[in-house]
Amino acid sequence: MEKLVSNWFNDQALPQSYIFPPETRPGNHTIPGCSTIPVVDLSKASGLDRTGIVQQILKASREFGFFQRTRPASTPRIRNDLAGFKQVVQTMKRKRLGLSSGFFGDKLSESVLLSVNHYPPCPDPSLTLGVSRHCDPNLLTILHQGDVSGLQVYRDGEWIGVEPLHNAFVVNIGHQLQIISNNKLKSAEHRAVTNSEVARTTAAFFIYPSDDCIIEPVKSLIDTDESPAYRAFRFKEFQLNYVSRIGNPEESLEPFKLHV
Ligand SMILES: O=C(O)CCC(=O)C(=O)O
Ligand SMILES: [Fe+2]
Repeated sequence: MEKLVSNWFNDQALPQSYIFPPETRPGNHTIPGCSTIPVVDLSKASGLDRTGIVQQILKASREFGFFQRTRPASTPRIRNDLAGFKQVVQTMKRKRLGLSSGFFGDKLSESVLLSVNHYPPCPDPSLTLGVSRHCDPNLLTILHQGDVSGLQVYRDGEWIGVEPLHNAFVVNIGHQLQIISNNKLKSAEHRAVTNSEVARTTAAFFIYPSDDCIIEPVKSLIDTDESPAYRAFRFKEFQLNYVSRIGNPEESLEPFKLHV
């Protein structure tokens, strides 16, 4: 696939239809890979270290909405990695989030979508984006970046690069986990930039609720001095609203917010 898709441009100029409006173009400034995105080593997700790992994941999910998780194996395998991640989620449920067992099972994580993105080398990366800014609408996304950088997260008013790490998956919190956690975990805006040198291929594993799943802040995650920040809704309603508002996270959340 890489050969087929990557050779189309042959030094031609970027087609007009790919050029973004000036205010959304990434521009010429280089954004280096940033080492502040937390990295969690899932090989420690068993035994005594597990509580420490859970704390790291929760801290990263609160502060960044993103983290990277590594395994020592030479080839990353989503299935093995998911098993390790499931263990961590189980522990998060029991020890930290106070959620009942089976909470993430069934309807909340019923659908899984694997999307492979291929970004050919681009004649002028300053004028366009591989994926424009957005928050993921689902529960949780697990992304394999390969070894070519391109993913950027918006934090404190600036874009920071998520360094591709060998043998690591990037995990990011989707809108639904932000809502369920009553804003305790954060869904971070991100985008993918292109480069003029090499093609980039990523694989995103999106975990989605079923269309009829009822989403609302979980009581055990609402502090005693807090009110629920969102009303209950069916996931399908969120999806319908999201497609017309991609690129504006606040507008995607607005119809579901409770203003007290
Ligand atoms: O390919 C990437 O680096 C990011 C893709 C992404 O954010 C998405 O598909 O939602
Ligand atoms: Fe995304």
